[in-house]
Amino acid sequence: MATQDHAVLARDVRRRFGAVEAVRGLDLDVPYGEVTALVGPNGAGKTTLLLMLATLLAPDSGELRVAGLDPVADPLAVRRRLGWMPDVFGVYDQLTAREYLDFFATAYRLPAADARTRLAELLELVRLAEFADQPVHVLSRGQKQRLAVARALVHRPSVLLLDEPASGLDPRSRVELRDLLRAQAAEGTAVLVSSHILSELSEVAERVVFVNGGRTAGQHRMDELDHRAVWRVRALSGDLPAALERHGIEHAAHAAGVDVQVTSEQAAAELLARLVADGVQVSSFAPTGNHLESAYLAYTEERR
Ligand SMILES: Nc1ncnc2c1ncn2[C@@H]1O[C@H](COP(=O)(O)OP(=O)(O)OP(=O)(O)O)[C@@H](O)[C@H]1O
Repeated sequence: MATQDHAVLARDVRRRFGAVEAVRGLDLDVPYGEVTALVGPNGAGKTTLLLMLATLLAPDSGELRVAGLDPVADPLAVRRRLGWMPDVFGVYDQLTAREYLDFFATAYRLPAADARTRLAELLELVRLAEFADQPVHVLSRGQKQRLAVARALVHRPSVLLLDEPASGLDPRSRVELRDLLRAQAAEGTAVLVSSHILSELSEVAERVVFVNGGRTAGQHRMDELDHRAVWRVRALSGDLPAALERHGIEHAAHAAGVDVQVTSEQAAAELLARLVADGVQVSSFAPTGNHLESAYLAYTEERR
């Protein structure tokens, strides 16, 4: 059942384009006050899903709710509660940054006095105050992306959808975007963000939804993914495999070290203490890559 508790809810949603079944039975739950990452390979159906949530594309079947409302039956009410940042950012190049935001404030029917303060607040928030009266075409890609975020926030939406917002951003701009999204979530907004930049997502998102072949492959809290972590151990002395063997720890040795599966950071810390107590000269002990990346690869394995 759809409830107000779910900022976004999808149940068995389907959408085809001619012969292509872009979305074929997708489920999704997005709570308020958190950042949820939508992750999947190219063509998985992420943009199609986001377009349906943003009221821009109708599903063939299934149930969708945004802020408790049906985007098909009640698109205008959904749009009032929804901030949308598409992957392709069309700007009206001749407008200044302030005029651009003002255009959207008017479209969302913000009263003039409120719009003035809101625009100043947003330009400050996305660090574009000094560019407020510059035409949009002089802005860099990162600045345009930030303007797009400001545009999505003009009407103080309770649900924010962003399609690949970090693409083309330099590392500093990505960190700023991450902080901005976290701040929105901290204020109670539901943030759903699709991205391929997994290392960024694992720092910004509390939850992850894996999509593959138009279906939901898994929905997890990020801290649950830690349980799947593989840690790599390197030791100066040669008794590491024997020590792991003694403690009944499954392991795989290769040139870069010995990989062990641990269930939590706590378990990793305990294993390290035992190895050191056993006299193993551990020179490095760390999770391999990114746990989101490992989970992503596992969920999308069937495609390879
Ligand atoms: N308007 C359309 N007409 C025909 N096919 C489409 C259309 N939109 C999407 N598709 C197809 O639907 C599938 C899902 O596409 P979608 O853009 O939703 O994937 P995605 O997960 O967002 O991919 P990416 O990460 O590459 O952006 C793809 O096979 C795509 O070619």
